[in-house]
Amino acid sequence: MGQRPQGPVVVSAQKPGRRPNHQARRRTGKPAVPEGETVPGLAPRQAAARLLSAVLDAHTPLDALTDGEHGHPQYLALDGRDRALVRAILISALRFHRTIETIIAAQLDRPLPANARSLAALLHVAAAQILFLDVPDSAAVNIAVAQAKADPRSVRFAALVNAVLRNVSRSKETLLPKVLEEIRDAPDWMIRRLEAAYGRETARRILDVHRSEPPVDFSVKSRAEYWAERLGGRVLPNGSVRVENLSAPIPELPGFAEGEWWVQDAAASLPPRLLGDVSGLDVADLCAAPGGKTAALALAGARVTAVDQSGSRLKRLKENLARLGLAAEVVEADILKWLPGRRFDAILLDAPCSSTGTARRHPDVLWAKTPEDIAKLANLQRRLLERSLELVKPGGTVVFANCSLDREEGEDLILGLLKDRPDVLLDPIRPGELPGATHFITSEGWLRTTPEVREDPAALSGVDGFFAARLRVAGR
Ligand SMILES: C[S@@+](CC[C@H](N)C(=O)[O-])C[C@H]1O[C@@H](n2cnc3c(N)ncnc32)[C@H](O)[C@@H]1O
Repeated sequence: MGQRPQGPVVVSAQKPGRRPNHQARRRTGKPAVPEGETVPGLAPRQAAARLLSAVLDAHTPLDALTDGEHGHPQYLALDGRDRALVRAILISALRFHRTIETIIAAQLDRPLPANARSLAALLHVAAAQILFLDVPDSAAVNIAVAQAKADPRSVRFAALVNAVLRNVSRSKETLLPKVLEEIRDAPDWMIRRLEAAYGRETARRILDVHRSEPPVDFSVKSRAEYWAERLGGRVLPNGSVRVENLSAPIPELPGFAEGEWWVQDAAASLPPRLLGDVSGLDVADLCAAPGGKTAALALAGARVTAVDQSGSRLKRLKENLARLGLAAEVVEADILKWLPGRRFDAILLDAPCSSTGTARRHPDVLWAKTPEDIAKLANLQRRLLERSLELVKPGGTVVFANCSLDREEGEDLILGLLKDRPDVLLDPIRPGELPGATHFITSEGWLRTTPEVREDPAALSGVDGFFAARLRVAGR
């Protein structure tokens, strides 16, 4: 995987919309393309603009909006091909949000009115297609004009939409490379925090990687070399298999139906290993769904109790375990209220977080999260961690992990806990304990992974951002 921006995403080209019907507009004074009228390719663009606003303005996660069962009605009304197009548009629109915003702004004499949110979303969706997707520019422009005309809030801007997008198309070869070089695709507050945590250069490399399409990593039950060959990938230093370009959708790949592997970023495979040899141990996997870490613990021979408060996510956990032929006791409960009536030999707490470490896959997290969200999540993580420390047996280990790149949810949270709770001890992770991940173990003895690409083939690289620390309660 390179650090260059993602190349054009290939999606099936949509037919251009009808030419704008200016006659009709003049005669009736109504939009030339009334809402509901069919223009080929219009419905997915309308859905994409609506969902983009929901992410940016209502801070709704993209996965929730595009959930096949509970997603946004405008998305659910589309067929599979159009849904794929909407997702492709939104991934690019969010991954390159700042870049696109900057390029659109460069075509305008003055900023759009602050309340013209649907117009802004419409332009953004069209520019994402022009700049980053394999949709003919003329089709993207024509459909956007039709979209403006079909929306009473944007109809008076139809000519502007046309002019701006034609200029965006023209600027592709000149302005785009310059903006990609100068602009970081993240909100200012997040850039500042990444720079404070990792330094300017590393923060920049992290943000550059966020612009690229991530590979898919697999945790395999056994025979990593064999599965690497079958899946068209390679074995990573930690034993995961990495595939850069999938040959088929996940459920159609060899080994899926047989339960030989599960999809899990290589960094996410590390926290369960910090519990050491768990064979025969009574291990609680807290915040377990959809079960990637439960599977690793069960495969390593632990008697796992998997707890999560989300019934729908636990359904996926159960399906995953059944496919893999692995077993765990599954409990639907809020961990803060859960009373299991016993203590565990070891606990893994993979706490809910801002997920900024997964921004390559989920670029919406960069724009849907705020500093206030991070503070709230850190507060929840602290409470979940304190509860986990109550649920472990004397001398037992608690591994705290999450997929955030933010110190407030990782390093600072652990430092704060150790300061306030002298009875809690850090059990430092030793260099060499995790094959291929020694460079991710800090001098403090915790695990901090970041997504930059490294040249050293023996070093795990291009992984999600993760934090993990191993703790014990003293005197218990
Ligand atoms: C990062 S995800 C867990 C991923 C999972 N460990 C894996 O490897 O597949 C966080 C999970 O925490 C759960 N969660 C959040 N707050 C919780 C609470 N108070 N009690 C139980 N589960 C909670 C969410 O439902 C979500 O499934």
